[in-house]
Amino acid sequence: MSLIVLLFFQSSVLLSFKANMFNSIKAKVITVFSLIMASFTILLLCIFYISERDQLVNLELQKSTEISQLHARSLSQEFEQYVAILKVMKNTYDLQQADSKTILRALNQLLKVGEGDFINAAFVDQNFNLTDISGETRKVAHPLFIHGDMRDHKDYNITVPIHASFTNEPVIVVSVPILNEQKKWQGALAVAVPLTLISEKLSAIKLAKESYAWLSDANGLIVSHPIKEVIMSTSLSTTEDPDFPGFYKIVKQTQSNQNGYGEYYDTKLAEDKIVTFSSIEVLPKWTLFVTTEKSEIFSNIDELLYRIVTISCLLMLFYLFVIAHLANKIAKPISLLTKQVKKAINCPNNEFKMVNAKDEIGQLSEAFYISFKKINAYTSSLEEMVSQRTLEISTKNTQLNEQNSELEKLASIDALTQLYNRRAFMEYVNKELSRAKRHATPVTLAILDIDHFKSINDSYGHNIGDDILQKLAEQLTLNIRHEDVVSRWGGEEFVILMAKTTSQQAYAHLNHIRELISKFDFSLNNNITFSAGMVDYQPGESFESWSHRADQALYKAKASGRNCIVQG
Ligand SMILES: Nc1nc2c(ncn2[C@@H]2O[C@H](COP(=O)(O)OP(=O)(O)OP(=O)(O)O)[C@@H](O)[C@H]2O)c(=O)[nH]1
Repeated sequence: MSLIVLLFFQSSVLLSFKANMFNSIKAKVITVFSLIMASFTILLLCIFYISERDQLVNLELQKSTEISQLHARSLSQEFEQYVAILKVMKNTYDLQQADSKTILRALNQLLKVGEGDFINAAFVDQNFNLTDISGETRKVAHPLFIHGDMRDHKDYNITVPIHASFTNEPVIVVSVPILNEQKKWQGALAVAVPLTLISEKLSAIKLAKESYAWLSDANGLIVSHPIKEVIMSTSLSTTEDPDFPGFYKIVKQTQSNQNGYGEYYDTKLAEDKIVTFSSIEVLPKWTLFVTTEKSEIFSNIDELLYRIVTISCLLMLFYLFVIAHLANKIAKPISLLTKQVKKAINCPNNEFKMVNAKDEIGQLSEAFYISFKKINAYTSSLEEMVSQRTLEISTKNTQLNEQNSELEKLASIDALTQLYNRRAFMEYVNKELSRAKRHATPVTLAILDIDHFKSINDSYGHNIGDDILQKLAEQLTLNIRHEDVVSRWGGEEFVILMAKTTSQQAYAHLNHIRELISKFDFSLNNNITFSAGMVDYQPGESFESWSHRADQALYKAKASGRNCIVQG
């Protein structure tokens, strides 16, 4: 039973393992402590049970043996009483003179049994004539109880079981001899005790509910037994009987010991039996046996076991309750602390609430409180710093973007004339050329050069020269078409790219500009003119070749007197 309880606990633990119940301290504490306490309780109670059981077994067997002994003595006393009564009767009456019927009636009264009862008194004369209480006389056919030594020298005699002369039922005869003054045998006074009467008395002897007592005589013959068939018909054997294995050992014990006990197995009833035995003093070598079912003798032990198991279970339940309570006490503040920490992490604005505990959990909670406070302070200063830095970065970015666009502008715009510089112009040319190739549209390139600009510089100064360059750039920008691009090519040279324009169309337009410039008031004494060379783009040619051709055209324009445009 204890083993079952232990197995139950262990299987619960294994299931708990399987079901991942060990994720909480509470479950761990409960399981570990329950196991320890259960094992400890079971171990203690097992030790207690083993030591108590042996003691209890010995006590039970001792008690059973003593009870058998007591009954054997009681039986002896009963027979001694018969002898004493017979002796009193013998001494009270003059047996040779008195009427035998009167004596026998008196004797029966003393024996406290009436006429026709089991115990019968009888008178035997020296001629072996036996007279019973009814007055009937008959010759004793087998005068066993008045033979030999028993007749002359013993003051009483108890026979082995014999069949009564009158009733023919098995009896034991208790007799005292009647002697004359010369100590010669004159007869005997006897009582016949039926074996059925002894059996009846023995039936009162019970060690347990199912136990029964029985007797064997000096020859090992069963003379009293609850089963009538075995009386006077069965003898005890000192060899192994397959029906009752182990019984012969008890029989052997009876030959050397006055009292004792032993065990055997009743194959017919399929029961283990305990037999206690005790010899009866007055009936030499007669033995009183008491047979009991072993389970009955050990019922107290079983009761002890049940009590131990009940106590074990109650104790374990109690431990479980105490451990669960303790585990709850330990785990509750931890769970609370965990909840508070999670709350503080998820909602940093909420203040961390300390767990009200004076133990290590309380200290841990305080440490968390301080940590969160510092973290919160640090976080807000960090946030402030970050927003300040973000603002600074965004200002810097704006400045940088402005500077970048300025730089970009500087990189692509000529500082003096505010026209595209050569690099920016080249980007535009590449795009335009690829578009022109894709759509097979005409493109014209014109290179303009101010005439005699050196002499202007020389005459008016370099600043005036710059001013003229600026004004010319301004006029070119104003007069070219929206889709055309003008750029300062270098020094006093300008280029114009005219998309989707043939050289004829371009010529007309550029010539118009030339005329405008030649008439434009540059606030100088003389007018400013320019010469230009222009060429349309030949499919497949490089820019270098294209611009070279334009240069050649310009050269021709210069050569042909300036202030003119030459198509290459
Ligand atoms: N003021 C000013 N002069 C410049 C600038 N770039 C180039 N020049 C001048 O332009 C003049 C160009 O002279 P030349 O190449 O000899 O040509 P030109 O005098 O214009 O004569 P032709 O081109 O043959 O008509 C030089 O004196 C340069 O110093 C500039 O940015 N500003």
